[in-house]
Amino acid sequence: MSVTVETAARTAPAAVIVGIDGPSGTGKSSTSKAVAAKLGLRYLDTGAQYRAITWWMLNNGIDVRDAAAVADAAGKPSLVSGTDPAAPTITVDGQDAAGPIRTQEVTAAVSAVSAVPEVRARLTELQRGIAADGPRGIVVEGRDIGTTVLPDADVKIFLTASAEARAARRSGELSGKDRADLAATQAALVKRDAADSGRKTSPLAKADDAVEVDTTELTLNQVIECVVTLIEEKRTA
Ligand SMILES: Nc1ncnc2c1ncn2[C@@H]1O[C@H](COP(=O)(O)OP(=O)(O)OP(=O)(O)O)[C@@H](O)[C@H]1O
Ligand SMILES: Nc1ccn([C@@H]2O[C@H](COP(=O)(O)O)[C@@H](O)[C@H]2O)c(=O)n1
Repeated sequence: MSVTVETAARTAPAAVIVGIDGPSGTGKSSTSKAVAAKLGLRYLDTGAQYRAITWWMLNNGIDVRDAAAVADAAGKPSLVSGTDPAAPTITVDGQDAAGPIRTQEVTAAVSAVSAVPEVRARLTELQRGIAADGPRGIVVEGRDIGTTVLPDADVKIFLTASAEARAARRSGELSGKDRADLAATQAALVKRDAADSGRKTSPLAKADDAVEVDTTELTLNQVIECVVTLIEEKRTA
């Protein structure tokens, strides 16, 4: 019996930790979910957590431009992320926040909230706990996963794409009046990236040991295959 247990322990694939970073609209969420589902890994959307804490601040009358007020409130909301790639979830104080965190109001405010060190410290600790809590490994996507949250990740990917391609992808998700407003979509993306790259604490950045994948000319399936191959290579190395 003990021989069987030892054999199983030796042959079980080690949990793999994957960090996927990049600017807005490069395909992090779509790629990360699909890769996690294909490889039987968990999935964590850290952007959803920053959006969720921003939503809570807005709902509770906190001025998101007042960094001291945001810092004081950073520990108050209870955030829970579900990590099934087929159905990721996010709740704030027990309330489903998946829909409300995607509004324009939250998108416009999130960079100010995510620049506050106390917010980042809280969410980084939460993210590390989730990544460590499970046998199967995980794909974690965000802006600072490779540099700060999981610097020892087994595989680090940094997705990029031209601003034009990213705006076109985002506009494809919209309809009616919004769809026509490609230039405004692009300007908003570029503005958010500049704020995320320019903050002092764990800015959006490529880790030195991350593999950069320019997705401008790639289909989503090509990007998914590319990332799966990089992970499989690492697993068999
Ligand atoms: N390689 C690709 N080719 C065409 N469309 C793509 C590609 N990758 C992603 N998309 C589409 O672009 C849109 C944005 O993708 P996604 O939400 O995955 O990006 P993201 O990097 O997670 O963005 P954000 O950081 O703003 O959350 C989605 O509609 C997605 O289907
Ligand atoms: N690791 C991360 C992830 C996200 N952010 C901030 O959240 C915003 C929303 O992220 P999306 O991926 O949902 O677009 C993003 O613009 C950042 O301000 C972060 O700081 N760190």
